[in-house]
Amino acid sequence: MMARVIDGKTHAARERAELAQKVATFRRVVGYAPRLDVVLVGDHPASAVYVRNKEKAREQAGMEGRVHRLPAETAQHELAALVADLNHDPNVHGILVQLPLPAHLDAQAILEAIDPRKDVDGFHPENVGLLALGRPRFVPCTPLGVMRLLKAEGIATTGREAVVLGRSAIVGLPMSLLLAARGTGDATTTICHTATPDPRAVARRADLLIVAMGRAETVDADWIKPGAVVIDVGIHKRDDGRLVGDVVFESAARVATAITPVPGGVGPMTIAMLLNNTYEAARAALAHSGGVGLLASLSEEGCVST
Ligand SMILES: NC(=O)C1=CN([C@@H]2O[C@H](COP(=O)(O)OP(=O)(O)OC[C@H]3O[C@@H](n4cnc5c(N)ncnc54)[C@H](OP(=O)(O)O)[C@@H]3O)[C@@H](O)[C@H]2O)C=CC1
Ligand SMILES: Nc1nc(=O)c2c([nH]1)NC[C@@H]1CN(c3ccc(C(=O)N[C@@H](CCC(=O)O)C(=O)O)cc3)C=[N+]21
Ligand SMILES: [Mg+2]
Repeated sequence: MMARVIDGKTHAARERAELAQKVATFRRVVGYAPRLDVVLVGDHPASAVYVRNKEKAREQAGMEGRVHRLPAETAQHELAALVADLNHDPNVHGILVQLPLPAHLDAQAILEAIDPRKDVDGFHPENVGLLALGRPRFVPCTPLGVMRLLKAEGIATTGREAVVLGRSAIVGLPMSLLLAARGTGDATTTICHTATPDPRAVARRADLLIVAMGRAETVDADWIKPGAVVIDVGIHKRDDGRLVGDVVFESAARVATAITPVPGGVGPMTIAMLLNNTYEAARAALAHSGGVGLLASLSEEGCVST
């Protein structure tokens, strides 16, 4: 039996269509649209592709935004000055500084300089802390997209064994927090990393295996308990130009019950969640600036938080 292939592209398109409706209502009622500004430093080839995808999706959702393209040799203080400008611009609701940054820049310092109420990536320590405490504000887009995908597919996590391969701040760590969180994942959650002696043996315990190691086509059928659900977060361009994940898809699909493909799995959901977070940032900014009446009108028109 071959695994069911989870169609992230279709789920993401549905998410974005629902969001476009809410954005249209927001624009009509409030008089402007949510705005996401993206900062791209240098010319990392994959980043250029992702930023273009984000732009397309943002425009389709009817949202405002700019891409700020800075040369690779931009100095720390120049980047920090741009972030400060965006922090202070009331028309900007969401800020995303595309990673990785060139090596001479201190990425952590830049992420900490972003106003946490505009941090739609959810990477600021304040937002990480809120998530860890079970009081999430902005949740990192990739793990949030995975949770949405599981929900949309009717895949339950409560009381099940989840294993996350990877502990990065972008994917593995927030993914683990969500899976373990009371009322959210409620899964028994294990994290593997490079100090795990035998990650394959741990992975084989999983009912739900989330793979975010950044190692192309590494996880094959031997890592998977028969009947498990496999979510492949990895994305790599092979020498022949094909996009692949961290999972050997054909092999894994023979033992899993459900699996995400690359491309067309987690990636499109990441972008949809980024736009959702930006909408929520604009809504929260409105509430913060005393637009209570406008918020009530939005709610009456069905624009409730998701
Ligand atoms: N589809 C999407 O939307 C997104 C996809 N990605 C992709 O997901 C992948 C992971 O990204 P990211 O988290 O940023 O990557 P990182 O390289 O930052 O983190 C990789 C993690 O995997 C762990 N790891 C590496 N090798 C092994 C191994 N053999 N066994 C166990 N653990 C291992 C590392 O451990 P240690 O901590 O010990 O180093 C680290 O925690 C990449 O391919 C990336 O391109 C990323 C973001 C979004
Ligand atoms: N500040 C910041 N926030 C991020 O969220 C962030 C980042 N930096 N740096 C890089 C990673 C990676 N990431 C992806 C987003 C979309 C796809 C995506 O759209 N993937 C499509 C196809 C991509 C393609 O055609 O190459 C798919 O999987 O089907 C992939 C990866 C966000 N990241
Ligand atoms: Mg990365």
